[in-house]
Amino acid sequence: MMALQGKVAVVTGAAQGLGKGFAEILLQNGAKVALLDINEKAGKELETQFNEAYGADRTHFYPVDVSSDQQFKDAFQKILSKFGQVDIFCNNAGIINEKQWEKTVSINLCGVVRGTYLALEHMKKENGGQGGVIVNVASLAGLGPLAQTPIYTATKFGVVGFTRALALASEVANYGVRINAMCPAFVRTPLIDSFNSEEQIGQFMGLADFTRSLMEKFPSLEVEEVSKGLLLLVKDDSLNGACLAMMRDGAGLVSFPKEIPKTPVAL
Ligand SMILES: NC(=O)c1ccc[n+]([C@@H]2O[C@H](COP(=O)([O-])OP(=O)(O)OC[C@H]3O[C@@H](n4cnc5c(N)ncnc54)[C@H](O)[C@@H]3O)[C@@H](O)[C@H]2O)c1
Ligand SMILES: CCCCC/C=C\C=C\[C@H](O)C/C=C\C/C=C\CCCC(=O)O
Repeated sequence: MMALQGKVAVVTGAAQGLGKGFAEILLQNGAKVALLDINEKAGKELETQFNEAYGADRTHFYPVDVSSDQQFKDAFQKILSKFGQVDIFCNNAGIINEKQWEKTVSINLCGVVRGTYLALEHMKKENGGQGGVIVNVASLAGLGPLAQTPIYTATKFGVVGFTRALALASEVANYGVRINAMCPAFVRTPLIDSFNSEEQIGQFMGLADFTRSLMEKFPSLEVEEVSKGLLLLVKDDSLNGACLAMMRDGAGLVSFPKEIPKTPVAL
């Protein structure tokens, strides 16, 4: 089990919702945490709140839009200057916007790739790094489709595929870095109101009742429950390439078939 005392963590999309919960559970377990978010006001307020609650200089906020390569790189350098190292990197920032779908891809999938590659370059043993762990936040919609959000679904499938492929690369090439994904069902955060928003859902607004029935099948989780899942993926040294599915009736590591299950067809 990885002990978090003295470790340095980075969490993107940390100003509210799941990211805030992830940052807090890492602080409670002894890590220092760099908070990254596009929302400067909420991020700075959270930095003050966390430093009061967990000790001066345990947290620092960095304004970053994860769709910007430059902002991400600059912040990473500043984090290294302040904290000296990065051991844990959680790519959590994400949005739902089916109308501005290229923006959604740039944040939800490209943002995860940007964060992961920055962290990997620093952590990789072949570069003189000390190893570490990366956790990418996907969704249950990264394992099965959410009809109202085809683009969101595509980005989350992308996050799961990227995480699994890179975890395998890490194992084969011995990077010394573990890379895991989280796939929670609906969680009670501000994001959950998206299905009522024409601005975000556009042409798929008419499917809101379908989403509501899915929400009855998968009742909402609380941020605190999902945060325990993050801690598991960070601490358990045996987990690499793991996808943790989380639902109200329980959490579990997803098994992927070694062979593609298929029904034969005549061609
Ligand atoms: N809430 C859910 O039901 C749920 C379920 C499964 C997975 N997720 C995933 O969890 C992650 C967090 O979602 P949440 O529910 O906490 O959402 P949220 O909207 O409550 O919080 C998202 C945070 O990300 C920040 N953010 C948005 N765009 C950004 C950008 N370009 N750069 C940096 N920060 C940015 C926001 O300012 C906000 O603080 C997302 O990846 C989401 O897809 C959420
Ligand atoms: C516009 C609809 C969005 C409303 C909900 C808001 C945010 C939720 C985001 C989550 O990432 C979605 C989580 C779970 C999706 C649930 C089921 C997907 C299907 C899974 C399956 O069939 O196995």
